[in-house]
Amino acid sequence: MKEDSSVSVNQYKRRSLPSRILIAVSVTIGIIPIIIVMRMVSLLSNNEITTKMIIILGGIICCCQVMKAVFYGLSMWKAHDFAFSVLSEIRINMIGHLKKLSFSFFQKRKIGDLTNIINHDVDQTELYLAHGLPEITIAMLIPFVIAVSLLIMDVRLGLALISTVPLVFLYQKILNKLIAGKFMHYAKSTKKMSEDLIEYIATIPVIKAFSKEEKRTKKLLDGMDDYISWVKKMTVSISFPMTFSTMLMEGGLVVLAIVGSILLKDNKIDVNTFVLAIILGGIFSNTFAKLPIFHHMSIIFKNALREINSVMGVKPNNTNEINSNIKSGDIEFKNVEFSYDEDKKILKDINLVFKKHSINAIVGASGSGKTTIANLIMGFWKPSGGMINIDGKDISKISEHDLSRLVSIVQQEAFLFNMSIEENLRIGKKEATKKEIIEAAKKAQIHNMIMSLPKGYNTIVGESGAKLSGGEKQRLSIARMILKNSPVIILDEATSAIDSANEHLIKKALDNLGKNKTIITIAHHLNTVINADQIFVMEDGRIVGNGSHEELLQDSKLYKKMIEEQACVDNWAIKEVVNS
Ligand SMILES: Nc1ncnc2c1ncn2[C@@H]1O[C@H](COP(=O)(O)OP(=O)(O)OP(=O)(O)O)[C@@H](O)[C@H]1O
Repeated sequence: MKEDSSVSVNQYKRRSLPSRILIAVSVTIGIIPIIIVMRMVSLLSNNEITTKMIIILGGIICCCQVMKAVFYGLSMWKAHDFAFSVLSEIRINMIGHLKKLSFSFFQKRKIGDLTNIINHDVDQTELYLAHGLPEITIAMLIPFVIAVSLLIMDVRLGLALISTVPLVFLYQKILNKLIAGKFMHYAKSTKKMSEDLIEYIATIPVIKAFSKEEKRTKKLLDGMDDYISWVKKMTVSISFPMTFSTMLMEGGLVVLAIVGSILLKDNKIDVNTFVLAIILGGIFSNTFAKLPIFHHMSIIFKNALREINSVMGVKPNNTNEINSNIKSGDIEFKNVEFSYDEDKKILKDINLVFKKHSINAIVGASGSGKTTIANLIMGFWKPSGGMINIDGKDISKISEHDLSRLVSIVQQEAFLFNMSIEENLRIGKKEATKKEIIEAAKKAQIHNMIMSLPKGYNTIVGESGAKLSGGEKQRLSIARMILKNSPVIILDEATSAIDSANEHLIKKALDNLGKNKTIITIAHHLNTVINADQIFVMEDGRIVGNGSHEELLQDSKLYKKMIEEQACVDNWAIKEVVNS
């Protein structure tokens, strides 16, 4: 299986060959009328042309113009067709690739950064492939054809025209280095600005809630001001060297005019040759002078590809083969160590077994590592030491697909897509019938609430489930899990307070998850874990006790203390209700 999905400039240049050949034909045909017109002028001045010849030559010019336009049109069509298929190809491949990347990748890369690559950078490739590449072909080919024609016509005039070309290329090479550095800076600040904007929009509710809007808006606008003033400075520092470069490119025409005039004065060429050379030289310089602009486009294109490859070049996390024989069984942690980053160890020498079909709970202070254990079972992260086995098989050898079939998780923040309730539930089981969906919703204690909505199961939930309460979202995600029916279930209890009616419904929903399941609850409310077969007590990344509720009350001081604290909180909550 190919792991590196990077894209390369050459791969696209090769595929754009048909459109570049068509444009080359168009350009070559376009030169013919100029030569014919010059020949006609020469014949006219010598009185050697007949009306019939004028009509024939005029006809040839018309045909050439039509053919030039047809080939140009075909080339543009091919170039756009190719560019847009590349555009969607890159986006589809990127989305497919992103799906395979590990959770840690998404922790390191910001959403704004990835959105910017998929939208802006991929669009830049279209701009270059549909417009840049054909124009570059024209800007290279026309000067080349003209230089060769002039060299054949009169070698002295040809050499005069191309005399400044080596100088131009040398100067351009130096200039490119200068621009490339500045351009990298420009690309980075454009990217940062767009990331900041996306983050700003995404966090507006938080900003408003904490009355920080003025401060944050000012910070964002200051960032934009910095960017604009930097771009202005950059434009000035690049404009002058670019103007000089254009002057050098047009220098050939000046040399040609001087050499041509001397040769004309000494009667070494005739007036017609001189005029033709000047006209061709003008076209040569005009076209050649456009090269820096297109070169700039190619820098943007290469930069866009670099950004795309910063995603496509990342190796997928888990490329194991799908294996339909993978079975559920005991989940065993053997000397597991884990760090999110190198400085801090989060899990230290974890040894535990979640027995098949048992009900387990993990308790401990906030930050002790409970959710991290769930993340490792889900394969979101890999242990930095030790091993995790399911039914004796190392989970790093189990494919993502198989692991997701075995394990389901209901997270603290239940995520719902901005589509209908039915479609959200169907994510649990694609082929589920309406009856199965309703059955699952009933078990999850959410059916009545859905039916009370005017559009029932067809109600569109807002982005990230914004139109539903926290408890309703959790019950929907439990219904989704009931449909998925995987043998291992992880419940990351919501830390935030849920009203008692909702808590009661969620508890009932969880009781309906079904028998023969291995359940692991990451408990924030200790009264929900009392009936668990096994409770693991965590402290600072270690398991410091395990057993049933009664056993732990006897053996674990920490657990006893936590239970007492919970009782205090519950009493306090009851008093609050009574007093209100
Ligand atoms: N993505 C991450 N990157 C870096 N550190 C992280 C990340 N996620 C969690 N941590 C750190 O790892 C430690 C354990 O976090 P974890 O979420 O597992 O604790 P927890 O016991 O589930 O906490 P809570 O009860 O508050 O949910 C904490 O110190 C936390 O700051």
